Amino acid sequence: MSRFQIIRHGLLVRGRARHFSSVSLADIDHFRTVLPPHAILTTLPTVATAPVAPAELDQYNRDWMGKYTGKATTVLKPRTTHEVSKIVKWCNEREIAVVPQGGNTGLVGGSVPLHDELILSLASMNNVRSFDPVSGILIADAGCILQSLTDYVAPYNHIMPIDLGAKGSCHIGGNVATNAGGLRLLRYGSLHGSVLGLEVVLPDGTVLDQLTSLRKDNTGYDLKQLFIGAEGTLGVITGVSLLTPPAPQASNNVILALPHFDNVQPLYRKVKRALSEILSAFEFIDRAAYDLAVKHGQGRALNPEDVEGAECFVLVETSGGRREHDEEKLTDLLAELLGAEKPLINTGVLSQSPAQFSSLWALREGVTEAVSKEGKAYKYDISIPLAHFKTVVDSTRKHLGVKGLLGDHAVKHVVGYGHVGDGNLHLNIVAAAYTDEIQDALEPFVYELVSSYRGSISAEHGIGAMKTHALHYSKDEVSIALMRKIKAIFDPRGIMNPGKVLE
Ligand SMILES: O=C(O)CC[C@@H](O)C(=O)O
Ligand SMILES: [Zn+2]
Repeated sequence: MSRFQIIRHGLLVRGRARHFSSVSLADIDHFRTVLPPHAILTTLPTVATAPVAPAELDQYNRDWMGKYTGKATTVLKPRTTHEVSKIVKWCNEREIAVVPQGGNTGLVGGSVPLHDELILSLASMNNVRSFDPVSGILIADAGCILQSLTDYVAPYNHIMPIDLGAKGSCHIGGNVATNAGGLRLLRYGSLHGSVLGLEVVLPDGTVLDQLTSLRKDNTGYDLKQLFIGAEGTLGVITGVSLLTPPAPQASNNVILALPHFDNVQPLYRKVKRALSEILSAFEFIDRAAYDLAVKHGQGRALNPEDVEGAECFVLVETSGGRREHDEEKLTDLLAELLGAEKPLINTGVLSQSPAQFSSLWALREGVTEAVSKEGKAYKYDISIPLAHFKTVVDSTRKHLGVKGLLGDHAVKHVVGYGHVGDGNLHLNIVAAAYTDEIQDALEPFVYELVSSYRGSISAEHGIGAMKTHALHYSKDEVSIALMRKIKAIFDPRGIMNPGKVLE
């Protein structure tokens, strides 16, 4: 087996360590016995189905950021677990590599092929299988869009335990496969806790049916946990059972402008103490990220005089059971913050209506969108102690300056935002283009910095294709060796999403 490296889109990407079979006309003939013609998109010239133009596969081959592009000739869209099983079994026998794909909204190149792997889109598996309004347990196909599940449970007064900027397109199966974190983690915890059961098609086509809806099940190894965050490298998640929490009766939010980053920590302590059980989010946006969000029309900008001199912003959300009680707590907190002898904040803007509530959230949720409108983003999603958030952003900016890479034609902005409550910083370097020069300046610089704080190189976005070579910054040799053994047990032929998570 040879290991080689390839250059794609100006970025060095480690290539697969073995050769897989390409999808052939005979394979397409076989898939036609499993799927109806419209569920097979192929650029191969088949007799029975007119080939699609290569451009029609772009949305499947290219990731959301336009950073990773594969060369898949074929996309299959099964509607049932049985169909997934038949397809995967065939691919395993033929040694065709398979990339399971949900909404393709990932940020680490995990959901697109690196070469000509077959893309297995779960988009047509989008039915809710059951919902129990008493327990709040939802069982859904993996291809259900997060927003549609949110809408589905809303009339029952439930919410999804996860919320992301990409909710309008991401799939619940992809959320689980990548162990997506998002904006509600502070309150509802990670998917390792909310997911009660999974249905997974293993690489040999076997269906692992663990789609239970038990809160408690202490019967040995909890196998489903292995697939949560495996990024499709161990099998294809086809069904998800998860616990949805009751909808809060009242939600409020406030955006606070802070004169100094150093105030974030004491503010967080104060907010936690004052709001206690109703605090549901504490999100951070630095000044550069805020300015980009405003520039690209994300949410409602605060009054310019109110944000003068603000170094960063914090968005606080409360979710509780009684509106008057929650509002009283929040307004008391604001009065205390603004009335303090040495105020931690310059100003606070409290939402007064559902529209304002959404608009304040848009300032935070819209940063990713704003960054993508501004240029090409190098994204680092790191866990480090909150005290070092600013140092990491500042050191990266300084380092790029020393390398002579700051300026409109190279790196335009270095911004930081994220989930303070979870110790998760999103460091985005926004450039005019993806270039090897910028890439080389950033790596291993950022990973070494993170490692110096004993942080994680991926807090919530996963490893994908982007960070396989950097896994050792966050996992020791023993852990990586065990991960390889687990991969070999589930997927001895290595067909499942090769080149992702593990090199
Ligand atoms: O785009 C990013 O880097 C972060 C995306 C997402 O995790 C967020 O928290 O907004
Ligand atoms: Zn995030």
